[in-house]
Amino acid sequence: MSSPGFFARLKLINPSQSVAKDTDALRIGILGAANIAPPALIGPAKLLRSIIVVSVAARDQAKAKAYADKHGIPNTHVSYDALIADPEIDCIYNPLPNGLHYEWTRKALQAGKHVLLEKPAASNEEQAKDLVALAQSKNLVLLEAFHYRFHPASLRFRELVQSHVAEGHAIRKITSIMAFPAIFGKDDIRFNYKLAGGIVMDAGCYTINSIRYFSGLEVESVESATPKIVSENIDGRMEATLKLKDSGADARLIASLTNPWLSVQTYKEVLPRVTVETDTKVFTFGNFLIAGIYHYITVQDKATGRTENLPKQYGEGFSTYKYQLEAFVKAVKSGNKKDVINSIPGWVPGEDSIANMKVIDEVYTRAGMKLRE
Ligand SMILES: NC(=O)C1=CN([C@@H]2O[C@H](COP(=O)(O)OP(=O)(O)OC[C@H]3O[C@@H](n4cnc5c(N)ncnc54)[C@H](OP(=O)(O)O)[C@@H]3O)[C@@H](O)[C@H]2O)C=CC1
Ligand SMILES: O=C1OC[C@@H](O)[C@H](O)[C@H]1O
Repeated sequence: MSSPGFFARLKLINPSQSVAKDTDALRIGILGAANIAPPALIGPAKLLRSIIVVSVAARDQAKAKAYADKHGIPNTHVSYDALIADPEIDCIYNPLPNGLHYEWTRKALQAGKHVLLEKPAASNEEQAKDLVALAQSKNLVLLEAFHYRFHPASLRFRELVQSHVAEGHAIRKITSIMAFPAIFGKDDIRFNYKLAGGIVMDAGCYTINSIRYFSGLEVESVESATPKIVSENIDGRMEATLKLKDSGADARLIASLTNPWLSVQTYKEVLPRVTVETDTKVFTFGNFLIAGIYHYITVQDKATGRTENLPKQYGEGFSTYKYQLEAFVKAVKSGNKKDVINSIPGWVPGEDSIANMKVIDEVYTRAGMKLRE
């Protein structure tokens, strides 16, 4: 079966029509009229029979109503607390600013709701540990939304790298780049320390996660961290080098939301990508972040210099977010069963969220910056 073309794939991010819903479909509510919710949840939910977006709460109810009307959400709640307290709601999607992830996810878990939580999981490692422990103690699903991991192209890339490693080729170097120009204004949540902003929290959390996910290795130490400070305690760009455990492998990350427009640097860095180098090969995954729209995977043979461009893996043309939502629904429907969850390719276990936050904290510490609170 051939995959849908580029424009069909774009349309699948947020289709205009919804499929019919199962009578036992999960009922999910959104905290905040966030910009990310249409591509990350509302659109994908239209493609699945097993989940309905039933409500949104915003700090201003008129805003919630306008958002609900625009996106075909049947209900609104007067506050985040009211949404969480609603016994008709099974799951909460938390796309609030980073600094509110901990507080509201904690409240949702306390109220017995499963949570799909935007990245990064919390403001720091300590908070992530607390959330993971709480979810475990209540037998609830808590998924940090590293959507890129669930796409068939990501799974293929990981499998390529890992099977090469299993043949005895150790990873020497892995680089992850997610560096954009100033697409958000300086008042954006991403540049607000009180809301746990900063580039390592934003694009940086993906670079760290992708280094750990594709290499299958944990971080031993942060060797260097060079920030571009844009305001007090806020990094607009970060370059860091890491040492990976049990391998001696080096890792490098570049994260930015402040690259100059129209510069060579911007051109070189604008497509998020991961490169993994072993003794014999160099594997590259271009646009790993939103592979459903466009991506490439190449394998270079270091001895001959020959580069093979592998077939693209668009599957049925769905977005990374749709595969993520399917995984979340499966986990919740299983009753948070460990054997089911462990069998979901790309799943982000609680320990993974904690480990990622730990590296974020360590990058900030190495850069001489304050941890987020
Ligand atoms: N997975 C992905 O691909 C992406 C994930 N994200 C993550 O999603 C989260 C939200 O990002 P994004 O949708 O771009 O953000 P937005 O600014 O669009 O939305 C954040 C929401 O937070 C609410 N909010 C509550 N308190 C505050 C406050 N003090 N200041 C500002 N907003 C507040 C607002 O809700 P209200 O309507 O109640 O006013 C607002 O709608 C972040 O954690 C980010 O990292 C972002 C982009 C992509
Ligand atoms: O996917 C993303 O791309 C842009 C970022 O600023 C955003 O927060 C991130 O999640």
